[in-house]
Amino acid sequence: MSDSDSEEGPDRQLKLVVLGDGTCGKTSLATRFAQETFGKQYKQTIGLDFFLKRIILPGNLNVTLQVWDVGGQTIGGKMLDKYIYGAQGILLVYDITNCQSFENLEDWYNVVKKVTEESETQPLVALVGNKIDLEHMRTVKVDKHQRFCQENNFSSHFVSAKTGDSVFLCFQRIAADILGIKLNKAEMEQSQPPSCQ
Ligand SMILES: Nc1nc2c(ncn2[C@@H]2O[C@H](COP(=O)(O)OP(=O)(O)OP(=O)(O)O)[C@@H](O)[C@H]2O)c(=O)[nH]1
Repeated sequence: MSDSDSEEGPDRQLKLVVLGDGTCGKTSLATRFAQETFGKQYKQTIGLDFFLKRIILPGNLNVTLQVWDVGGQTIGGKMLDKYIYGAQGILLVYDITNCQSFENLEDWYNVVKKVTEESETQPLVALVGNKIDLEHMRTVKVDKHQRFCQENNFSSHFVSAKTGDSVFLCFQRIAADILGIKLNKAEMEQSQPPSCQ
């Protein structure tokens, strides 16, 4: 074993759970991040989908992100608590052109709070406004988004799963925040550029 091998610790694994209403773009976000693809055709997620992606954070830290893509219809169902359990990060996703998907995040967040209230460590929660390629159709004001973040101490993200805009950065920032790693400007700018389709 070389010196550099022995210095390298094992990969860190983080469980990230993606929640939000049906059609807000959770599967698209996960596939854009993990597979760098986007499908225009809507295919409802039944229950749960699961993606893995390894990223490297500053300090040569290898992190494997387990992305749990939870179907929008699972709210109120028996399995949702189990999916959320043990998450280090929660992505609350809404569609910026769909007010209802934003309003309903309150319900999703209530489930998260209920599941995690007795945990020793609380997950990091990120508010993710998706479909920013449809800015001209935005119905959820940025102010509202920011207020929701401030009131609950969420990190704030705007992305487009369609163009890839800020998707890698979103996951990278969440992973870095969970692990207490500060990203500098250059590292954030190095994030993969959007590949327009
Ligand atoms: N314009 C645009 N469309 C998007 C974007 N993200 C997703 N979509 C479209 O929105 C629809 C729903 O996307 P999904 O990713 O399947 O939504 P979901 O949240 O996983 O839905 P459920 O499986 O029902 O929970 C699809 O037709 C996608 O192509 C985006 O960033 N921009």
